[in-house]
Amino acid sequence: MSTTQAPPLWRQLQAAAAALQAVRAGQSATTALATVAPALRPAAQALLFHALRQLGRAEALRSLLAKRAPAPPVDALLCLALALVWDEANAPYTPFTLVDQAVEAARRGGARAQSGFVNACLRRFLREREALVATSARDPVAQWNHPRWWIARMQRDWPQDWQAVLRASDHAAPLTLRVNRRRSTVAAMQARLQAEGIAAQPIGDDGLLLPRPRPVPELPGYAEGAWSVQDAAAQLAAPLLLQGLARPTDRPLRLLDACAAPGGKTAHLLECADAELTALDVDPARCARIHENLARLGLAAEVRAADAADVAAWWDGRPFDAILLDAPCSASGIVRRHPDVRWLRRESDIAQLVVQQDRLLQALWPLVAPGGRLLFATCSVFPAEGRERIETFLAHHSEARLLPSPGHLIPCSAAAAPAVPDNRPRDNDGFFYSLLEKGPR
Ligand SMILES: C[S@@+](CC[C@H](N)C(=O)[O-])C[C@H]1O[C@@H](n2cnc3c(N)ncnc32)[C@H](O)[C@@H]1O
Repeated sequence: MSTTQAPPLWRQLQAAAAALQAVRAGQSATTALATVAPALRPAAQALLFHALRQLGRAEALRSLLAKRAPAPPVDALLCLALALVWDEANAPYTPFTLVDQAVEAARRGGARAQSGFVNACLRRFLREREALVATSARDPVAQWNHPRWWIARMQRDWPQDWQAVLRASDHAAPLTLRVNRRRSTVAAMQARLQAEGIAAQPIGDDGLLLPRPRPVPELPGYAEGAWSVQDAAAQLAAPLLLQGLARPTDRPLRLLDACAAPGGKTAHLLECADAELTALDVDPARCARIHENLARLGLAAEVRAADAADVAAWWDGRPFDAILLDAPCSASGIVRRHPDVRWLRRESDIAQLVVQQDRLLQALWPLVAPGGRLLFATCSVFPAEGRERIETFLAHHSEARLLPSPGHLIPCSAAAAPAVPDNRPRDNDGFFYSLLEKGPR
């Protein structure tokens, strides 16, 4: 995690603890890390992500060591240190180094007056590690590192798989690239990586999985648009929507990506098909990211900032041959990459998101041409944001037909066949896909 030029560990710990405090106060990790000095940011992110994946355990240990929570900056530093040190087999530093540097971080920062307290707690933890870890394990939040409501929901929704899914969430995701078909091929890109000593395995139609993640700027071809970073499950969207879709002979194919930012799936659609594509997103700042990504990849779309469900505000009245609705959701399927999500979400958010998902489905379905398709997608592992939405929709739309679809892609599930080709360990994010076809007029 550290190199000879890296800032001292105590400074990295200070930055990560400040970011952890911000996440605990409701900020996203991305926003919290944006305030960290660029030189410190990669190291602070690595420490923060490790801590967020072990936060349930760390908080349980802290409450065993100190019944009353100390002030938020001290508590964040203490929890960060406990998250990093508690599991010796997977700790990024030796216990001595970690405790020494955490105390130094307290001494040199805002928690100066509390450095003795931090020292006492951490040294007691090292002395009584076994007993404290065993006691903390009685708390499911400590054992599974997810909020109680989330664990209960997973147990109810996935009685066979919940443990495997929660366990997988505590590991960093592999780095998966999507090769830009218009600029390269999977084989050529694999060879290019190989030439630089970087192992990569083909996955799905366009993917390359790097078992040992690398910083993206270190990989060849990014700036020239040879590839994008995209999980294997997310790479299923474009082929699902396009394969077998009837192509008009007298005009270009008309596609809508209704919730498009930052443009990962928009770009994949355009890499796979010559089409006139409208990319919408309600967030103008995120629309800028679509523009950047398309420019880098050498692709073009009409990008508009609009509420996709407010059809009157943006639609020109011409039906679409195919619509991708990658709806806003809990993001419960991508917690490996965004370990803050599980701690930021509230159970009540799900009900609100479901309302949004239904509203978007209802508004966009009339825009599908007869014989055309709509692919409904969410990066969620909760059936409320997947299967249940489509069941409700189909119950009210007799002209809609469900085409063969992956449904819920549950990471590390014990189901018989992997949904992503060449992905036996199911090392993919959690996703949901349902492909609907509209009957002819
Ligand atoms: C799951 S993300 C989309 C990811 C994107 N499809 C990709 O592959 O890069 C969902 C997006 O929906 C947008 N969104 C939420 N509500 C929307 C609405 N009513 N209309 C259009 N976009 C919306 C959010 O701003 C967010 O960027």
